Amino acid sequence: MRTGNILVADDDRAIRTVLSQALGRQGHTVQTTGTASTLWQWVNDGAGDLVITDVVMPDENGLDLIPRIKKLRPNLRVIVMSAQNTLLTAVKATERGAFEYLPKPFDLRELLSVVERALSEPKGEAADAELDPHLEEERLPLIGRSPAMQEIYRVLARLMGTDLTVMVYGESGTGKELVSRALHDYGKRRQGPFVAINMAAIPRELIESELFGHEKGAFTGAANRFVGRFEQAGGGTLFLDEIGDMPLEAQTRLLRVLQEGEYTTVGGRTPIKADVRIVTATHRDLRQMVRQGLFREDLYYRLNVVPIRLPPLRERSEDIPELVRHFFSQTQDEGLPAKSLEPDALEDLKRYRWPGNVRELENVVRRLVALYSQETITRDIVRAELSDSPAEEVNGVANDESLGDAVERHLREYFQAHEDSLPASGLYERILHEVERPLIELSLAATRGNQIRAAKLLGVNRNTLRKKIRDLDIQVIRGVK
Ligand SMILES: Nc1ncnc2c1ncn2[C@@H]1O[C@H](COP(=O)(O)OP(=O)(O)OP(=O)(O)O)[C@@H](O)[C@H]1O
Repeated sequence: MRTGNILVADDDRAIRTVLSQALGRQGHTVQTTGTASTLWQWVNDGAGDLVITDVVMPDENGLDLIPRIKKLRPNLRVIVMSAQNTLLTAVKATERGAFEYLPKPFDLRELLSVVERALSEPKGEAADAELDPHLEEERLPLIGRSPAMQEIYRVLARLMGTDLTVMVYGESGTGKELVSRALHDYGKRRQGPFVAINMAAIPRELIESELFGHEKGAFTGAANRFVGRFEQAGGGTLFLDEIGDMPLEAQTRLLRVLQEGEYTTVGGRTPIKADVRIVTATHRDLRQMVRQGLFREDLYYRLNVVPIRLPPLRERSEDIPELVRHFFSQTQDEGLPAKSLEPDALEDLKRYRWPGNVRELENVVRRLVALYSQETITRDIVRAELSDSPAEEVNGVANDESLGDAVERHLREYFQAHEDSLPASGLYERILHEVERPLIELSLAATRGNQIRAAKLLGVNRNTLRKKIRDLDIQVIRGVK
């Protein structure tokens, strides 16, 4: 392990102490300060092999210091820690040339491993930080500072300078399109177009011509040449929404385009170079679709280069107050009256399950603004509105569906997808495994990973359970519910 002299700037004395002790134990020498000016002085004097800095300090913002540090000492790496956990802070830190960005509170082990990387990874040519002057004034595109959202901001910031293919997962209404747009808007193709196409909304037989375009007369009804979405998105980002709904034939064609980097229009002969960054989104479990033969495995790996999972709103209910404020201020900008919520009304919103996620919350807020004249919305009003929300539906499937119905529905889709042919043999075992896996995983989760209790719950012998866990390659996480 490489050790070095580390400069730490944070106005919080407790953080300075913790870092000083932890880094000291690893053999580093540590200089700490509570101000940006002292940090700058040290850097100026040539001290330090690495900088760890906070963002908000009494005299100057740590982010503003980074370009100056980079200019003076391009090889001095800077790690930014911040309690201002927004997408903008993460993007700005990365854009200004920070080596890594860590939202506070941070995990000490993670910080130590970042320090280790910062000191040992070879230093390439330090790229000039390319500043986007619009970044300052812009409104935040993504709201929420829960740990889950902060992790997403961190990933987004890291992806900013790349053209990597990204797949965004998440239930309906969790913000998949918004995240895909942010990837484009803050990415290096931001000057190019962002073109979105929803696979579920286009008739199967038109998907290929919609994606790749068609020549005049290519098929009945093709009266003119049509420019496909790949061409429209040239130099920019192509967002393929609901990728799980793409028919198998179109999947094969898309895979070929991704492999070869070029495509032809329907009815055309001349290959056209594909110049798009692909971002896809789905609310389906694509891995399961691959296992079921409904999605091509090779395409899945091509598209799933960087997966981003957006958590459902019920797993980040701490974001709800900020989201509500955001939607209130949006409606106000549209000329509607200002509103606020009583604290216990907000508590009810935080406890609700939000099967339709942020979209459903946005709709509820809009209804509250439009339908009620009082400025302060009470708990009774919120309760009445929530009870009017449509029966709980997740991903369009009614919750009263029985297990048997669900299995039948999946099997019907499965057989239909194979049209005139039959699925591969061994269907009985495959289907039973599909059911066994969630049954065992959820039983283990319910017993916090205790295999004796899980075996009892399931009514099977302990050795049988152990064998199943091994055969199905299930990860047992103890103590997590
Ligand atoms: N973090 C967020 N901050 C602010 N608004 C959000 C956030 N997440 C989602 N929204 C809003 O919620 C609505 C739904 O978001 P979006 O369309 O991106 O979801 P989606 O996951 O793509 O949904 P679907 O799968 O149904 O297409 C949009 O109006 C979007 O602006």
